[in-house]
Amino acid sequence: MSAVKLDGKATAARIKADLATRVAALKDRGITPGLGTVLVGDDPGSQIYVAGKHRDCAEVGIASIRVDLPATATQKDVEAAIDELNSSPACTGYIVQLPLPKHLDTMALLEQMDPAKDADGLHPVNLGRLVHMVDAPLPCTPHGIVLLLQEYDVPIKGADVVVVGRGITVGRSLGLLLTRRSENATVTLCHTGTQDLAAHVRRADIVVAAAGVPELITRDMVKPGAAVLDVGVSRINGKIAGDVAPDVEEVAGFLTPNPGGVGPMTRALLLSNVVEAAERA
Ligand SMILES: Nc1nc2c(c(=O)[nH]1)N[C@@H](CN(C=O)c1ccc(C(=O)N[C@@H](CCC(=O)O)C(=O)O)cc1)CN2
Repeated sequence: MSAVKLDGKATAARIKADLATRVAALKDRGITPGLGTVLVGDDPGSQIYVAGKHRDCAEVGIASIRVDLPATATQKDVEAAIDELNSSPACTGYIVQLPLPKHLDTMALLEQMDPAKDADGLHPVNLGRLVHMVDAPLPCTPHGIVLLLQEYDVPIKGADVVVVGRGITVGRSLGLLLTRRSENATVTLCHTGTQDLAAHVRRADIVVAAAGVPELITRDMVKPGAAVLDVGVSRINGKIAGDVAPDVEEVAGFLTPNPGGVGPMTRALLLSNVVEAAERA
């Protein structure tokens, strides 16, 4: 058996084409959506992702505001950048690229953002709205995962989903998203304290691997026919190493390539949040 490829790159391209039309309509009304990014330090992965986000903006006609701060930036320096974006009329939505250097208080900085400009859906008010299952900008990777599954008609309602990793950008938020009434999946959130990971993964209809541990999910752990989404982005000698072993392809029903799977969807859904914020405003 060979898994159907969950092509994030192609799906993201379709989403971006639709967004370009919506951006053009906004511009006809005199509104130019603008995405701001705050990047602190020189983590190579974060540099690549932020550069990609601005390339995407140019592609669909969204204006870009880029704030790059050195790794030595203080809490006050980052707060000043956030204040500036909160009050800038050119910035309709923005993100603080994560992870931040360890000396910074991430939660305090996220809380300082204007929730109406939170393009990542990670402000506590917006995550709180997700908990309450009311309308809010959705975290980009989880939203991208749901849309990718829907694009390929992978059944979500009633599915047993195992998410490996409890980080806020993926695992924890994805659990909230998939257990809304509209998705109605049953979600098990596994993490470093999980006793028998293989036993959980083995009974899953959908596996989302977001632990950042190369080849954590092996062929023998996957139920034949399951959908497997690889969010892992470890870098070994500059090359991406996913959380899913390559031979999982032989047993899974659906599998994301990595790169080219969840990453491009994350970026497309970020643009979507920016456009939606501009349309709301
Ligand atoms: N503020 C945020 N920080 C982080 C988020 C996030 O959603 N908001 N998620 C991740 C990283 N991330 C977005 O910022 C991200 C990861 C991967 C990709 C991507 O397009 N990957 C490409 C490969 C690119 C490469 O060569 O490395 C792919 O998968 O095809 C985009 C965004 C953590 N931080």
